[in-house]
This record gives sequence, structure tokens and C-alpha cells, in this order.
Amino acid sequence: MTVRAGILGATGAVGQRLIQLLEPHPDFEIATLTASDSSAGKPYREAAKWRVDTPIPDTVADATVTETDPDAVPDDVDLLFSSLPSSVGAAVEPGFCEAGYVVSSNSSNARMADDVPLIIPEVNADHLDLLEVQRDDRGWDGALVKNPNCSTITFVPTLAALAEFDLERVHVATLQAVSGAGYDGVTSMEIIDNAIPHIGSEEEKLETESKKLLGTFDGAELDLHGVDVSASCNRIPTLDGHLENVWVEASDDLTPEAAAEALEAYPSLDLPSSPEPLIHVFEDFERPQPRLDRTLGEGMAISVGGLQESTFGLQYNCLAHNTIRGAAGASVLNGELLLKNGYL
Ligand SMILES: NC(=O)C1=CN([C@@H]2O[C@H](COP(=O)(O)OP(=O)(O)OC[C@H]3O[C@@H](n4cnc5c(N)ncnc54)[C@H](OP(=O)(O)O)[C@@H]3O)[C@@H](O)[C@H]2O)C=CC1
Ligand SMILES: N[C@@H](CC(=O)OP(=O)(O)O)C(=O)O
Repeated sequence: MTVRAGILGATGAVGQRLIQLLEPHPDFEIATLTASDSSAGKPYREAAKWRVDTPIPDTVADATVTETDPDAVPDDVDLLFSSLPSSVGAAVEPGFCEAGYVVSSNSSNARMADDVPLIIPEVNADHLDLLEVQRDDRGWDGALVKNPNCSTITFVPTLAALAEFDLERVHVATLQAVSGAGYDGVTSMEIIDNAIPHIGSEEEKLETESKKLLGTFDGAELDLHGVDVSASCNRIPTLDGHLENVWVEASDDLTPEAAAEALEAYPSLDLPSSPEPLIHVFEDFERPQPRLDRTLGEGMAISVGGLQESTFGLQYNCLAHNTIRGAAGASVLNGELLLKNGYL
């Protein structure tokens, strides 16, 4: 039986990726599409400026976009994927949860809230049971689950794979694709022949979300991981795929050889969107590269290269597709985990 699902913010960049991933999905059926009041009432093909590299599915093109309001969503919809601007997410997501909907959200609001699971299924699926605490605290029949920021998602699975070496300090510098800022986020005049060494609030997200994802949940409370993370975030003129340079200091002996073995052995999950392998390790020091490697594992794999010793511990580069693994695919994967664990 398929789960009837909706998309909040369906006309946007991430909403379009969600449609692309959900349309052929074995377990989810797109049943409703919402956007702002200016799109509500229009056929989807008219409301959305379609920019994804596959055609608008016929089932979606003529569907009428509705307001982003619980009363506009059919009762037989169980799961909502949210790709709203974070200020809008903060205002409306709790209302959907109160009305009984399970919301798998990509928006950054509430990611660090004590009773909101922030999930990368291959890293911390056990944190999903924080939903029991959330339901007790808030009295919701529905639930709110978040996926992390796209740059956080790119490097945290590599840290999870190396956690057995007792991580102490991590430095990460990002080279982020323009799609992360949305279609109108950076102008061509700003980014061509250029790099911008600042992305608002991004560094703090990497530094805090990583500690939550790597933390431990005892069934009642979540303890943040003790690793210190320092991030520097940069925008570069690639279209998709965030590349990151990482330095890891660990108390146990973390050689490049031992790291490669741990990264390659780190398991994926038995979920439709979890790729096998999860982490692809390149021996070639010129890889991974955004244009060549972002679609590995249908955009859901993490790739790693350049493993070497440095003055500041183990050094390597990692890469993930920011709008698939880092956004829409991450929300879909969390939906799959919700289904598998009986929350739908
Ligand atoms: N772009 C990316 O690669 C990534 C984006 N994100 C995050 O995902 C979220 C969505 O990003 P993105 O798709 O780029 O954003 P867009 O601006 O492209 O899309 C926003 C969506 O939200 C709708 N919306 C805007 N305002 C309202 C409102 N007041 N009420 C209801 N709906 C509203 C828009 O509808 P309408 O078309 O009618 O205006 C549209 O469907 C953001 O939180 C962003 O930070 C995260 C990772 C990557
Ligand atoms: N800030 C990210 C994209 C993004 O929207 O992140 P978040 O999901 O944390 O809002 C980028 O520019 O690449």
C-alpha cells in the first residue's frame, strides 16, 4: 500500500526535486501540493517555473496548487514533505503536526530543538524515537522530523564512520554550489569568476547540527557529542554538489589507511533511497569533483578522497549532491525511515 504524501512549498527549487524523487517512488504517492497564496488555485504547471532536468510528471502538471494550510490538505494524506522558507516553516509546520500530519522537513527552523529529531538515517536512525518525547511534550498526533543543512549532511556521515577513533576536533571548509542559495540566490554577476567567503548562518549550522547528529539518545534525552567543530563556508561557481575539506583530530591513531577502511565499511540502510555503498572512497587525489561525482548513488552517495596525514590530524575531501542528498533526497529518506519504523 502506498502512503499518500503532500509537499509544502512544492513550487520551489527543493519542492521540484521532491516531485522528481517522489513521482517514481515505490512507497509514496503525491496527493497534494501547496505553495504561497499567490500560487494557490493555479494548475501546478502555471504556478511553478519548472527547472528540474526531467519533465513535470503528468500527474502533477494539472494538479491544483493549494494554500499552505492544514484545512487545505485532504484528511487521507499521512505524510507531508516541507520545503518552505524557514520563517514560513516555523510559522506553519507546528499547525500541521497539531492537525495530525507527520512532517518530514528540510527547512532549518527547529532543527536544534530538544524534542525534534534531526536525522540522517544511516547515521542516527535511533534518534527518531525522540518523537515519543515530542508527542508527550506537545500533545501532537502528528510529528515533526528534520533533515540537516546540506553542508552538514555532506561531512557528518564521514565523521560517523570515523567515530570509533574517538574524535576530538574537526575543521571543515566548504566550497558550496550556487543551487544551495536557490535559483535567485546569487546573481551571475556576483559569482562568475569569483568566490564568496561567507554564507549567512551556515558555519553555525555545521558546528551545532553535527554535534546533535553524532549525539546519543537514551530514550528520554539527547546528549550532544563532545567533538569541537569549526567551519568556514564559501560559495563557488559550481551548479550542484558541495565539496568540503576536512581535518579530523582524534585521540586514537587515525591513519589514512584505517580511515579508508572505516569509511568504505560504513553501512547503508535497507531503505529505497539509501545507496550502496553509502561512502565511496577515491584513491585518486583529484577526486571527488562536483561535476564528475555528485550523481554517484543517484545523488545520494557521499564521496571521499585525498586521505592523508597532516599537521592537524587526518585530512580529506568529501562531496555530496546538495539538492538531492543534501535536501529533497534527505527528506524522502527520512520519510522512508518514518514508514519503516511505524510512524506512518
Ligand atoms: N535550494 C536548495 O538547494 C536548498 C534549500 N534548502 C531550504 O529549503 C527550503 C526551500 O528552499 P527553496 O526550494 O530553494 O526555496 P524557493 O524559494 O525556491 O521555494 C519556496 C517555496 O515555498 C513557498 N512559499 C514561500 N512563501 C510562502 C508562504 N508565505 N506561505 C506558503 N508557501 C510559501 C513558495 O511558493 P511560491 O512559489 O508560491 O512563492 C515555494 O513553493 C528553504 O528553507 C531553504 O533554506 C535547503 C537546502 C538546499
Ligand atoms: N545554505 C545552504 C542551503 C540551505 O538552504 O540551507 P538550510 O537548509 O540550512 O537552510 C547553501 O547555501 O548551500
